[in-house]
Amino acid sequence: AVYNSFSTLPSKDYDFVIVGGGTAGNVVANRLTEDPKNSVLLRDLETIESELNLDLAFHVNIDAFQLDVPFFALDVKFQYDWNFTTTIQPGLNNRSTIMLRGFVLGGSSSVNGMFYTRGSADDYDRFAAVTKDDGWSWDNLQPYIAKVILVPTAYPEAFANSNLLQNEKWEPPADRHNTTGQFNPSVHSLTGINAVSLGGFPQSIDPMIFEAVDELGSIFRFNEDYNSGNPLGFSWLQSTITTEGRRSSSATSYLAPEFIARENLDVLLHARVSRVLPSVSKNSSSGFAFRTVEFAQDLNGSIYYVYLTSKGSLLRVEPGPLLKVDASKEVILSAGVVGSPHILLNSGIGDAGELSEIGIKSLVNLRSVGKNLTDQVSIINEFMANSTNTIDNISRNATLLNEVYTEFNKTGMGPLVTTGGNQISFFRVNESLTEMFGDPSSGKNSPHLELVPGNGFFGPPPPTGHYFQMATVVVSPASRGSITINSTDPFANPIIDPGYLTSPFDIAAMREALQILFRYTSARVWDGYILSQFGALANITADSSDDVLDEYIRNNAASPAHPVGTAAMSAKDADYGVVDPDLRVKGVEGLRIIDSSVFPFVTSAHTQAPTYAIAERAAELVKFAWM
Ligand SMILES: Cc1cc2nc3c(=O)[nH]c(=O)nc-3n(C[C@H](O)[C@H](O)[C@H](O)COP(=O)(O)OP(=O)(O)OC[C@H]3O[C@@H](n4cnc5c(N)ncnc54)[C@H](O)[C@@H]3O)c2cc1C
Repeated sequence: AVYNSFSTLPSKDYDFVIVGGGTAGNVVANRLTEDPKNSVLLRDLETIESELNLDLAFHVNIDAFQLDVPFFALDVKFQYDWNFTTTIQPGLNNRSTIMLRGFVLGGSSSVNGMFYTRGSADDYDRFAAVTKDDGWSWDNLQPYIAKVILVPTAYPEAFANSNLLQNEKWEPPADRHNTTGQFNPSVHSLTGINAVSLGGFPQSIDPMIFEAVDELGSIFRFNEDYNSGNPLGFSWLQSTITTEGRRSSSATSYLAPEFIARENLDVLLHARVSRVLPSVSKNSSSGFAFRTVEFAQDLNGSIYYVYLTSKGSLLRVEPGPLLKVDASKEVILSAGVVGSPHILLNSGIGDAGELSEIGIKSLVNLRSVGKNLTDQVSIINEFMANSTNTIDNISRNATLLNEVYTEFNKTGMGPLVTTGGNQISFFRVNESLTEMFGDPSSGKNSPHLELVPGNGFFGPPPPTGHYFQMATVVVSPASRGSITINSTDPFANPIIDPGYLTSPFDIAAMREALQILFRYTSARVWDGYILSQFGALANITADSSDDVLDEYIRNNAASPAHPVGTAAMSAKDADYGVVDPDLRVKGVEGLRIIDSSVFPFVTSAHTQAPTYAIAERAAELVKFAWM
């Protein structure tokens, strides 16, 4: 059941307390409560009601438009981390370098762009290599990847030879078009939790995208299914969108009504966790277990008591009491790439020197907490297009938007079931670059770069004109940032230094992405369609000097919101890392982390599918530990 306040929560003993009902947390809550013996308390920051408004796929664009924010921002509360835009990264001028996160049930899966990309087989094999745990390899993770998505009963014969456990939920696209040749059924599966489908509304540019690929050849090649472990080339995009054209988040799927109704699952909303509290342990090297969660029943932090003198002037302000809840077996932190390390640092788990400098008593000296923050970096490149059939029509015309919205509500179809583009593509940089800087990718079949076309302007379009856009993304970056704190107040904002473009490889790789963009848009099929480069893109060409390209890059670089790695897993005997390969916090008892913070490297793709897969395996590890 769902509770809005701790005071209404029934008094019972919980085996597990999960902090964060986001992408990973909901997977774990679902899987642990499959066993009626386990009782689980899942806590999160926001209301389930706001989640219910978020099931429209196209929502992302509409709300970005209405709210005038640089990235997908919906009618949920994001925490904007302004700190780092002012204190860090002075070389970057773009407001959208803000690192967005979804503070809502479903977490970032409730607010993300819904791209479903697993990354490459090499990505997971590198996880396995650095953790010395083959369980994280691509082959061994297949059952867990498959558990995430569902495949439609509409194509049973196509899936007859699927070599995966049938736990995925692949669904037909909203328009039920014939998808033969647009994906490889043998790498998907039929029965699972989270819906994934191909684009359910055709875009006028669809045929041109692949005509250009055929014409250009070489690195521009068709890849039937980028989720096969080998993502290089141009493919049809798969998204976490249902046949009804609705967002499939971890809240709508893993916490669907039949799961949230389980008697052994309690969900507490509006609970902001400040710390995990220690008790003595004889079984851990630090001498501590952390099975108590401290929290405030308020998104904004602790309740404050204001004391006034009899004359009404302010005497003092004191924080009110914080609440506590215990887990008899484990506390699982799933508060995401910022939240999980923030809670650890508040709790005295982190670099002992850095914590003592700000007056926090160090209980467990784990110097990697908050380090290794790895985000990708992206630029949206805009062109003017000779078309009247782009998404700009709906983005700027309220009457038309209402019409298609009505159509969507009636039929679950129409332009609102997609995010404005139906393809995705991945590339490696030229070898001269990896020879010069080293290769940050996970292997020869893994991309460094992603290019994503879109049939219209990204965000609010200019008042006139039609647009074609293509995002360029460095998906295997070498730059690293960090999450630190500078206050003993657990509700103070953490300091986020994403470190964008601090490695020379990343700038050079983005230059190369722009060169690939220029090559791609030079295909004959775009003659007469692409009219001109638009906005800042108009200032650069394929022949621009590195300095000119770098200025464009630094002025337009943005976060694609794929940060990972701040509580990274490492081998049991490694002297770095935050969690062991079973995702237990090193040196302590009773505390695990299950979310995107445990990735040791960013996967060479968008990060929700890998987060789901990791959470599925992690849930099994927890179950196994307490069998
Ligand atoms: C705007 C945006 C667009 C994106 N687009 C895509 C995309 O198209 N495709 C893709 O694959 N990936 C995308 N991503 C990334 C992907 O969604 C994330 O990598 C993934 O969802 C992270 O999952 P998580 O479980 O680690 O964290 P989250 O899903 O963010 O969950 C963390 C949860 O913890 C809660 N929480 C945090 N702190 C506390 C606290 N102190 N107390 C209690 N609760 C707390 C939050 O409310 C949240 O529910 C996008 C992300 C964003 C933000």
